[in-house]
Amino acid sequence: MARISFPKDFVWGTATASYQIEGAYDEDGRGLSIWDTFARTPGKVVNGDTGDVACDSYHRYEEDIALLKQLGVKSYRFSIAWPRIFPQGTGEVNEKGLDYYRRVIDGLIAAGIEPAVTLYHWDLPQALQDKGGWDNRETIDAFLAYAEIVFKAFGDKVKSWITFNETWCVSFLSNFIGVHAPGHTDLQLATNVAHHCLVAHGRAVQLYRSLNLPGQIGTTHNLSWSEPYTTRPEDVEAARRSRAWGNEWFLEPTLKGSYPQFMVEWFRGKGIEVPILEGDMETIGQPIDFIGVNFYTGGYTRYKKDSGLFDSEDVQVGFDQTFIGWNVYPEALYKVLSWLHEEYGDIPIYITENGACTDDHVAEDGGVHDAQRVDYYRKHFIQCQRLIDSGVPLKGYYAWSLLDNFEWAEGYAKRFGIVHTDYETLERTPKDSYYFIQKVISEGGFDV
Ligand SMILES: OC[C@H]1NNC[C@@H](O)[C@@H]1O
Repeated sequence: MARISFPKDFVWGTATASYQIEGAYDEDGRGLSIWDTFARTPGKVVNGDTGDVACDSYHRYEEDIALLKQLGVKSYRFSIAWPRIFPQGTGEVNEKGLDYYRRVIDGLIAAGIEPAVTLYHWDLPQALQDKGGWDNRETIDAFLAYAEIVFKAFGDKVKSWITFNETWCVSFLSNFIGVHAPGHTDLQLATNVAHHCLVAHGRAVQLYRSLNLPGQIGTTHNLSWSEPYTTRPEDVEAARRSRAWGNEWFLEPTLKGSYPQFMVEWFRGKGIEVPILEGDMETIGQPIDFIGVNFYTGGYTRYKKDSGLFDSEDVQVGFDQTFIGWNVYPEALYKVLSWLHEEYGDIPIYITENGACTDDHVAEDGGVHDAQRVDYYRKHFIQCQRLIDSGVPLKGYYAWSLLDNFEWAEGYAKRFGIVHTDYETLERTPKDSYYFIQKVISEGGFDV
């Protein structure tokens, strides 16, 4: 029997996001976000679901904190909704919005749980989108004004800040592939959005440093792992391009202050240019205290002429898949974080999201027996220990998600929570995966 064990100071947590759990979309002065608009657009979200109510965490946050305390986590990652702070994106601050997050932060600290705050987890104020959104460089200044208000309001109590969640999703998934808000399908626009979000990240880091606050700041990118299906050079290169779109395109500017040249050339060949202004790359490459990595899946990619953006296609080989159709490939977590460490050095890494979508329901005995999710976590925890043992500076792990919640274009049809949410009664029911993680945390590991 082998033992998987974690350092005593390893930070265990869970993660959520404002639009996905809060509800109260029009309460206490909250302004509309692009997701309120997008979810109301027919055909964009499964079953026409919206975040109007979600998990009602705006009113039930104390229940959530009690679940976190019982779980035994050291930290809770959640996001602040910009439209609660600036309903119109800029201008007058909504004090009731600040009051809500003050209640959440104070409640977490009283429960002995460190708040880790994401500034931007996709709910851009609609009023800013009406002026071009992230394609408009002026949105960067609006973001800085928002960041300054929340840094000053909570910077003495919140010691971990994440500027953006998954800039690839904010830019390419939402403005080129188009399945997330605001739903554009324009590659140059998406490239502009990606760049402006990266500049906004760097400016927020500079602002945070200037305020001399007692905490750490980083950002979170969603990394995946596309491996070449064969050793043929064309497959190797196709997989490299596919991987780089999500990985190097964001990590290299953030951690080295430059875009990966081979990808700049590839996009230039398609008539796409990055709207870099003087000083942008130095701003983006501001030193940060940690890098957050969201990881879910990986797979194989091969060359296919004139297919997609990168003359590539994914190859569906014999992976088990979760209910959302993503491969279960735990070793890819080891591979991608080992690569990140080799490529970018000893920057501390937090897995800021990892988890599985399974088709859950409350059983006759009142429990939720999500065996596939328990198995997913078990296998990914084993990779976390491999990483730590191999010298990768993996400092913590946040399970996505605490609660079943609004899964964007999939609405409530897809569940990632370790706690089941009944969307009629809003009752929370811990799943078997919750009790598995609770045990791992309390015992510092598990036997395999
Ligand atoms: O798809 C699962 C999660 N992925 N990362 C961003 C989160 O908001 C999603 O719910």
